[in-house]
Amino acid sequence: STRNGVLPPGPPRFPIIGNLHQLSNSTLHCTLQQLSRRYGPLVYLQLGGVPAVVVSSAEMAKEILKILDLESSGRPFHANVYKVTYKKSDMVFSSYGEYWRERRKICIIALFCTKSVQSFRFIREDEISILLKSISKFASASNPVNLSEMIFSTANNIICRIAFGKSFPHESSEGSAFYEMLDERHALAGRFAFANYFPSVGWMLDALTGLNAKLERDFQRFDSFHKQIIEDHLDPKRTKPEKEDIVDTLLRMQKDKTSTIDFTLDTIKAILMDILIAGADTTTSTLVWAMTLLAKNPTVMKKAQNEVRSLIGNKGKITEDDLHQFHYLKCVIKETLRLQPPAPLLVPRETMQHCTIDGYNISSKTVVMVNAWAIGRDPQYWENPEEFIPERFTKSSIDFRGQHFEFIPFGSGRRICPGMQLGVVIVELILANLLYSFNWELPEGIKEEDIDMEALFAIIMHKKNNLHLVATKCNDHH
Ligand code: HEM
Repeated sequence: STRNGVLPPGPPRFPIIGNLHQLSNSTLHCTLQQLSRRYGPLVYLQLGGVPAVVVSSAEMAKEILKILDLESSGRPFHANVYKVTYKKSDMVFSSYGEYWRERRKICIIALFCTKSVQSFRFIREDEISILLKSISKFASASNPVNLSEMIFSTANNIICRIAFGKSFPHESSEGSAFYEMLDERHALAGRFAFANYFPSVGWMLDALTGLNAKLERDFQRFDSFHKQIIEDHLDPKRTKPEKEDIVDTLLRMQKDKTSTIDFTLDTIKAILMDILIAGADTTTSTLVWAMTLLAKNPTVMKKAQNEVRSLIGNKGKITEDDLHQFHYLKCVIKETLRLQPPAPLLVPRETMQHCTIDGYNISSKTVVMVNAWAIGRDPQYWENPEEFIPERFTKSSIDFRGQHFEFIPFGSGRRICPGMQLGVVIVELILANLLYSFNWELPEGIKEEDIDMEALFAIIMHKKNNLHLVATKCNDHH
């Protein structure tokens, strides 16, 4: 190509720090969108000592995630998760290769394949009944419900029961330690780490700021949490539940030597940690944004409620058999994932060898960030992109399975989210039930436009402020 040897365009760089000063951590996806407006769909950034490119168009995303999928299937070093993943012994942050392939295969059998997803159905339906009961209590007292908290608990209960065979209710002492551990992990995921950008000396600075000590404590907490769970499962006196949980499955696979690779207890702990964080945070984020957008758009809320209510009538509750009929609800979820993808920059990738994109030179070990959030709001592909209009999906064949690069909330290619099916069924079932069972109103004195959309980004993008809505029981069918 005529551009041979040239780096992609990007903002001017300072010595040593390069472009680091331009990155605000809490809204990185917005900052990067602005850079792409100025410099184009492929932007080069020098992040301290680490080269990075930002991809912000469907065409470039296809180039990276499809044509150069293999070359860019690595994951960069990430100090914030390095310890807690037992030095990348997990799946999300694992380097590409035989180890990753084996872990992914094991998890697909244990959790992600259709058969396994279905086998945990009773847990989801059970936890949703509990959620609806607790909302009912608020509804009869007309107190606003903290939906962010309620949804997060339900998502965690579902994932924990699937993974560990038990949940950690907020009210218990075990539960408060559990949520404290998760809060600390969230805070640490978003912390600036010098080691990410200055591979040789950064860790010294992180020691000085106290970050390393915090990461060590976080690691110790997760380690003893998982150690206890594994010990409980290995106890011969434990009464086995009817349905094997993921810990049981992984321990069995380890014993049977199902896997050809080294599969230690640390690998199991790292995988459990992935499932917990990747499973509960993404589904919570999607559901909270969906309810926020619906509360801000009451006509859409009404239409989605009419759909579920007219199809379910007075059956009392929605089960997973009902979900396939809710076409409009599915569009609401797609539209939420377009505007507020839980992982707005996917999970960063890293090139494993030198490659050329659009004639530009990309060296080995370059971090690749795909701005799925910006692509989902690009007027080149979407009409009125900033507006919440689920109807745009009703007559369109665009879906999120990684083939339509203007809409990639689950990523695409080798590293595409393996939890898509599980995540979608959790989101659909909870949202359908919330809309079926209750009418949702704004707390007194609050107007639609007062509900803020402020986001907090740290790989996962949560709504920053909790969403409070008033639930009233829908009397049509109770
Ligand atoms: C709405 C729900 C979800 C969304 C939007 C989502 C999104 C994503 C994205 C964007 C990636 C990175 C893909 C890439 O690098 O190209 C990913 C990876 C991953 N997700 Fe999800 N996810 C969701 C639910 C789940 C659930 C429920 C689980 C597990 C219980 C899960 C487990 C994982 C794992 C293990 C990976 C790493 C795959 C790998 O690196 O090979 N996800 N997810």
